[in-house]
Amino acid sequence: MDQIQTVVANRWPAMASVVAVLACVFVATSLLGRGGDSNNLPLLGKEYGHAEKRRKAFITNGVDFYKKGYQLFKSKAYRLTTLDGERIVLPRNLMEEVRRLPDDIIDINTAFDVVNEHKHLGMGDRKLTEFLIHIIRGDLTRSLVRINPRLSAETARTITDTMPPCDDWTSVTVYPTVLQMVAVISGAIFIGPDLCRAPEYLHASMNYTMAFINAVSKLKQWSSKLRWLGRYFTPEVDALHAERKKAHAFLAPVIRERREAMRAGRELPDDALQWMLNKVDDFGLSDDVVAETQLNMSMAAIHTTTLTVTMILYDLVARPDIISELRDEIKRVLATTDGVMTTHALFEMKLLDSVMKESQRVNPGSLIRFQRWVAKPVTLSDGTQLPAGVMVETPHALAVQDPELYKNPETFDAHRFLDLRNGTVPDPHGYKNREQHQFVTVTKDFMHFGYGRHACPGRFFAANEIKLILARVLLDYDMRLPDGVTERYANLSMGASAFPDPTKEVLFKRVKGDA
Ligand code: HEM
Repeated sequence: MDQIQTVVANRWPAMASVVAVLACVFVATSLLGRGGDSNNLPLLGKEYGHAEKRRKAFITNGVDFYKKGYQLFKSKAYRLTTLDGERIVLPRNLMEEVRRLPDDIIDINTAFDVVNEHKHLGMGDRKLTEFLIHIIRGDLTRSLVRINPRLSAETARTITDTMPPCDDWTSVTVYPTVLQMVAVISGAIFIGPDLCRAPEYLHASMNYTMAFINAVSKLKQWSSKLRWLGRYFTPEVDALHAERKKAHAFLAPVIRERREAMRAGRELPDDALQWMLNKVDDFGLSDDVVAETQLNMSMAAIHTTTLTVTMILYDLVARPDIISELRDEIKRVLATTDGVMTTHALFEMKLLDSVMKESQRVNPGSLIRFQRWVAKPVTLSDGTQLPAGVMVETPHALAVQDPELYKNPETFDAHRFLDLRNGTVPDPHGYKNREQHQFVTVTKDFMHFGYGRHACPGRFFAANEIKLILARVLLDYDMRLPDGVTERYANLSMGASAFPDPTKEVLFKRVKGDA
């Protein structure tokens, strides 16, 4: 445990990246001792002895456990003693059936509550989550065609403002630069084009997630039975509440002003804050919840998108041939839309879409996906019994690197998903609709955005924003690795997660008069 804490302390900036994803995917980390009776399933790591010994073995060899489990039980569920107690690892062939189970059996919200220590942090309003998901699905995603020209202009402006002039080759630390860009561009739609640049907004948007995860991870160092007390001795919890208070103090007058504008019948902005205010009464929620919903939306969106863009840029800069091919595609597509990055234009950038998906395939982030709490016992069609009170999960990263599903999985193949989409190569998945190989599509063979009814609702917005950023950067900048660096920057790994090194630099030079 000490070792882990040291690694966490030393790698804090990198950890911050990971925890952002963890926050989004609701990774359960404190379920020790809460498992039900799942003894009918094979137990991996039996040879290590009793549960505590297996748990310790998992701390040092977690990834190997999953790899062995994948080899031994490719089409059968098995048990694994993780850092946080027993889990049931589900095979790909059961996922279609499990994803159809109702929420009162396979439950994401309870997992979320436990994972994020809501009880001890005084957070976790389910109605708020429901409200947020409604706004994302019902307003944000549906508005993409309408808001895209605005988003595209914001992207161009923000990239120019955030990057140094780059008249000559200039070194840029990628992660923090992309983080700033993503916070501003997303903010333009979340809260409007003026406030998205306000230092208070940007601070909350970029730092609240870290404060949140920092508090949760510190709290989890206490035994689960003592966390109610540990909360009072954990300064990170107070720091989180202070950040939250600051963010609310910034948002409260903004919300009041919007309310006044609504009462006065003035023209209202077309952004997520306004969509929330238009509907919050229907959900029986208060304006204070709107501020909290804004914070939660940033928490789900900003670091996850930043990690994805950073991974893709690291993949691209090490492969200059793909950069020039992508540029050609972007220019060819934009020639048909008078240079405007419409939704249709983004859809037509199919090589870019393929590169984005291939980057997710080779950099799956977390090894596991679809973490759910079994709320009621259920028996699956193959006889697998899932008892109430256990966590289930599936080893997504191993599936996307399985040669039976993805040929030559160790190779970064920029055309992989384009070829699958176009039907120019055989499809080992046998999809009737080859459009399922798009970046935004979730399938049992590709769960980067999760799976089932709780798969990431923000992925359409994220895909749109990632394409806008990459297309603009590729058109406006040449990029290369610093002298002496010949290979892609290695990802950092922590347990079953891998993330881009947030300290790495790439050289950029502005393309002159050719965009
Ligand atoms: C590349 C960026 C992103 C990645 C990789 C990502 C990934 C994920 C994953 C893995 C899940 C869990 C799904 C499951 O377990 O089935 C999730 C859920 C969620 N994501 Fe994202 N996400 C991203 C961007 C966004 C954005 C931009 C938003 C908001 C605008 C968002 C909002 C949410 C919400 C609200 C949930 C919870 C859904 C539910 O409980 O039903 N995400 N995301």
